[in-house]
This record gives sequence, C-alpha cells and structure tokens, in this order.
Amino acid sequence: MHYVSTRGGMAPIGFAEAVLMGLATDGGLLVPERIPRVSTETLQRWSSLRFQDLAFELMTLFVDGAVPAPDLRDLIERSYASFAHPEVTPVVDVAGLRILELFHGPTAAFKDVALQFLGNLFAYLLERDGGTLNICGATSGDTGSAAIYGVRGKPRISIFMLHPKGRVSPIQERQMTSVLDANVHNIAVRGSFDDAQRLVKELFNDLPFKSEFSLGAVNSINWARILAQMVYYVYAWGQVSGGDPEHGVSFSVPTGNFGDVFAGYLVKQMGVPINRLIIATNRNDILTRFVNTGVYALGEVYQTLSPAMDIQIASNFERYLYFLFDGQPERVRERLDALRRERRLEVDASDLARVRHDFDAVAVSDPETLAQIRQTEAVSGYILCPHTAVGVAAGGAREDVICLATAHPAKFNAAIWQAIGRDAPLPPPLQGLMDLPTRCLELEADAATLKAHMRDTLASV
Ligand SMILES: Cc1ncc(COP(=O)(O)O)c(C=O)c1O
Ligand SMILES: N[C@@H](CCOP(=O)(O)O)C(=O)O
Repeated sequence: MHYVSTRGGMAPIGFAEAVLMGLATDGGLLVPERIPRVSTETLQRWSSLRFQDLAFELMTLFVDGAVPAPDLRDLIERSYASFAHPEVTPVVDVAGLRILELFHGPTAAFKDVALQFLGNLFAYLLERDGGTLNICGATSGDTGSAAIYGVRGKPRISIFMLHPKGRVSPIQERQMTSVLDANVHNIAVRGSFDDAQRLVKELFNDLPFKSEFSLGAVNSINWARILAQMVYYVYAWGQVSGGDPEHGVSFSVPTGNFGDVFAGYLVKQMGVPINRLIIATNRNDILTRFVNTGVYALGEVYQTLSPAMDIQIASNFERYLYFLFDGQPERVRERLDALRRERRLEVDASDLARVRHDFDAVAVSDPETLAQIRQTEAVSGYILCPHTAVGVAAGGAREDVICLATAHPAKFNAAIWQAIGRDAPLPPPLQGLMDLPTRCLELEADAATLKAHMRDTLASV
C-alpha cells in the first residue's frame, strides 16, 4: 500500500515514511492510494474479534509489511494496555441510546485511541531506523494531552504542543502543562485553535525548517491517526450487529477537524454496513452548512460549551475532497485555491448528491447542548460530555444510531454544572491535577517567533 498527496505533488511513499512525514511535502495530506474492500466473510469474522485483534487485522491492510506482524501486534497490545476498560471502546446502552465510549484511555478522550498507538509507533520506527523527531502540534484541548502522554519521556522524541490561551478547559490545560518531562514543551498561543493549527502547517510547509528539525505531526493530518480511529467504527458495528452483514448502523460524530468522522467514511468505503454518518457540529457549523448547501464558507470562530470543536478550518476536509473528486488532485487544488482567494469553495450538484449519500449534518446550539445533557441525565443518570451531547442531540433520535462519546464529562465540568447543577465525578486520570506544578510558555501566534523558540529550545538540550 502506497500513500499519495491530496495535491498530487509527490511520488508515492510507504507507510513508515508517511507516518514520519506527517504533512505531505507539497502541503497536501497523505492518503492511501486505494481503499481496500473487505468481504462479507471477513466482516463476519472481524465482528467477534477483541479490539486489539481487530486493530491488528485492519491496520495490516494499510501498514502492508512496513512493520513486521509480530512487532505490529506488540505495538497494539502495549498501546491499549493503558486503557481502563477491557473492551477498550465499549458500546453501552443508556436508556435505549447506544453510546460508543471512547474515553477510557489515560487522558479520558477519544484521542487516546490513536495517540497512544502513534507514540509507540514513532518510538519503534525511530529505534529501528534511527533518527529523532520533534513533534509540533496544535490542540483545542484533547489532542495535546493525549499526544503528550503518548510520547512523554520517550527517547529521540520532543514535543511542542500549541493550545489557544484561555480557550481550553482548566483540566485540559492542567493535563498538558503539569507534564514536566524534559521532552515536553507546552505553548499557549494568543489566538484561536485555527491560529495554532495554521502555525503548525506553516512550519511543516517550510521544508528546509521541517527537514533541519525533523518535524513530526500528531494531529489528524498524520495518516496513522485516522487509521487507528477507523478501528472503533468496525468494532462498534460488530458489537451491535453480531456480524450480520444486513444489519447497518449509523454513527453520530461530534465534529471539528473532520478527522474522526472521516475515519468513519473510510470504513464505510471498505464495505462495513454503515447507513449514515451524522456530522454533529456546534455553532461553528461550517461542515453542516457544507453538507446542506454545497458551500464551504469560512466565517468567524465562536467560543462554545464544546470548545474542542471550536474550529473553522477542518484540516481533514481536504482528504475528503480528494475522495469525493475520485482521486483527482487537480480538482482538489482548484477548490483549495478558490478557498484561499475567496474564503469559500463550492461543489456542484452531482458532487453534493454524493456527499449526501454518506452524510447528514446537524448544528447544535449551546442551549440545546445543555438541554441534552440535562435530559439524558434525568432519564438515565448518565452524564454526557458537551461534545458527546452535541452528537446525541444531532443523531440520537435515529433507531440505528451509535453516538460517539468523545470525552469524559469531567473534563468539562463548567458546562456540566451549568446543565445539571453538579459536577461529573473525576475519574482516576483526572484526579489531583489542579494541585500539580505546571510549565508553559505564552507566545504570539507568529511562525517566526515559534521557530525561534524551537531553535533555542532544541539547541539547549
Ligand atoms: C472531545 C472532542 N470531541 C470531538 C472532537 C472533534 O473531533 P474531530 O476534530 O476529529 O472532528 C474533538 C477534537 O478533535 C474533541 O476533543
Ligand atoms: N479537537 C482537537 C483539535 C485538533 O484536532 P486533531 O484531531 O487534528 O488533532 C483537539 O482536541 O485538540
């Protein structure tokens, strides 16, 4: 299996190179050259596998020998050993509503599913093939702590993690800034998540800088993130359907950077019986407007009660355009040029029909989010995190739906308090964080300043 750029300006590369490269050298995103279809028999067999064994089988199709099978198995087993639930990502019944709990990892958010694996994969590849990696990432709260946890203290790796100052929850901030390992560097950027993400892309697009400092990516621009996230869609389908190929399910997915729901889209393309993928957004509804009108138009970023989704520029949308346009990079480039020039891009009626063949989209306001948390708690005692509540409000009424629970509610207790007048109890990974010492630097949202900081920091170690 080879990987190509969505913008077509690169020769195909293998899995290991794609993982270490992060962003393609032409500024595009790396995608597999084809999506393998799986047979009904394979799906039936997969449906009874434990999570780790399913991960091995699914990933093998895309890793394609770049990591020998015993090593891949070992990486997977070690990555999910830190999860608190034996099923890793269980599907639970909440008063008739199916919830796919993705928050049993060490930082209590769905990012752990991919980032504990990616941290171990980076360490494995660097140890095997030599070299060092300086990770540069942007976070609206959850990617940061999961990535930091995944690589803290690991030899050959440093991490520079940018979060928008004052726009992540207090616990999320502490989860990152209380990690004092010498290879962890937290930066609070004066601006929004989009500013932080733009800075990261600017650094990756400065190819001499990228190569001099061996930059690595932990955001969902890294293909391995998407790959690891594909596993739980198949696992959840298997749990609910018992492997019956006639038993289709839909997924409601709280969406910001389009990474999570894009993983679901790929799984659907592989032949897993998925009826609808519901894109659930908060007031930052650029993706919902796209599905409903065919126009992807940038606006301003609003702060909401589901802050991890306060995003305008959904980085994986480019990967989706590539597949929507049947792998024609010139069409992707043409639309991205329009987006740069006019702050909007549009797809034609036939493409929009294809979008709607796979996706529904619903935007959920803060009052609706609070009402959903309140209502679910009232009927079941179960507390939804505000992002999960957006997904439940958007898709929970469908009979075939599985709602993705993307974070533990205690990460967002200000919103939980507003909804139900009490906090969600802190699970073990979140206890005691507010008493720990912290380290974090504040910087302007400026690429030159960030580069200088990385240069100085790396020169001093
Ligand atoms: C809790 C939570 N829910 C949902 C999302 C949105 O996921 P994605 O950016 O992959 O669409 C995020 C951030 O990515 C998140 O942290
Ligand atoms: N919501 C995310 C934003 C970054 O998204 P990613 O999936 O591209 O890493 C976060 O929690 O940081």
